[in-house]
Amino acid sequence: MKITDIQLAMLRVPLKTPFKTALRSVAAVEDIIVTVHTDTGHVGYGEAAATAVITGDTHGSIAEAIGRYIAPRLIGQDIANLNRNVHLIQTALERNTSAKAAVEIAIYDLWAQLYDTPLYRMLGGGDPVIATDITISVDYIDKMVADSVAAVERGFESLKIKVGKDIGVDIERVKAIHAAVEGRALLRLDANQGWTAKQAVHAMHQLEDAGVHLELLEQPVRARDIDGLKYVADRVHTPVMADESVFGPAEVVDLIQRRAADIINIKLMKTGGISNAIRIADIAALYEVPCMIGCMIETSISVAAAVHVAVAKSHIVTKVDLDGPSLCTFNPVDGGVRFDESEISITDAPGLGIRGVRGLEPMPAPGE
Ligand SMILES: C[C@H](N)C(=O)N[C@H](CCC(=O)O)C(=O)O
Ligand SMILES: [Mg+2]
Repeated sequence: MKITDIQLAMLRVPLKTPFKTALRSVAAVEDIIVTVHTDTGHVGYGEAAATAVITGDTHGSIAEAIGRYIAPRLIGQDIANLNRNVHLIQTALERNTSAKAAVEIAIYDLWAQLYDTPLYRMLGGGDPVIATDITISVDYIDKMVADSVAAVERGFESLKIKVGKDIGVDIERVKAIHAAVEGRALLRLDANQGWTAKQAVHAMHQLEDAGVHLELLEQPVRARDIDGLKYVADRVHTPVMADESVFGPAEVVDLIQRRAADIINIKLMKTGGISNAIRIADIAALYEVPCMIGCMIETSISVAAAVHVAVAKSHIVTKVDLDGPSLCTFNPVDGGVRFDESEISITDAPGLGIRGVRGLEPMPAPGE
């Protein structure tokens, strides 16, 4: 099975409600979809999210990275040579992790299709049903409480509460949500870099002293502030999770050795795809540090790949934040992974199981 063509398209899917964090507000998925075509007629699917405030990736940079740097290296390559193809993608240019992720996902999809096997089995197997949390966007307290209660009524047993806007209001936000859903859902906080280290310790002590049990605190401080992350992790009982502070395996090793976080959030858009996500999970397993697998604002194309990784690495990926498809107004994918509110299940279809994607707007290759 040889690669004959790589095409890009834009996919727009409105969200059910605006997604709001300390870093940004967004009303729709606007992602670049990659299709990798082969001489056998098999097609592999990938997706790149342009989360400029986290990865630095934009629509323009993704199209340029794939069209000018990555795709020319892959045309003519044999899908059977997975490691070689991954190496060609990862060494095509620096950074540009979302572009690399999209192409890698499509290559892994085809590699598993070649062996007529679902991807998670090619990655080591596992139980093909997992449960995700759902994000509660940062907003007025009453709105966040209503959204949290509604999510619990939809069957979500874990809520990821966005904070990081205003420390005083954030504490009240969490207390109010805790009072409304106590005993019915676990609460995770994600400050998306919005606090200082001292503010984070203050907020967590206030919440811990008030009896608010939290499963974890995600990325309280600026991404580069590893000392700040460690300052918080050393002083609060709630486990601290690194998100924006860690992209690749080398950063994970550094973070773990410095004991700057208790949990690692793996996202394919940060790692540059599946190969480094697996590497990070294996490193974390070596040090017995649990991981979450998360997503950006993505549809059931790239999130499907994350689901396959989560299932195959469930011994160390113990937490799942793959709610992107649940936030969308519709699922543009035919086939693929099934997203049914909190329950996510993989079928027996080969690869990612994607038969087609509706609503793609073809994009010209850079330079055309
Ligand atoms: C969508 C997911 N639950 C989530 O919260 N991801 C964010 C970043 C998403 C974005 O801004 O696109 C996170 O974990 O920080
Ligand atoms: Mg996060």
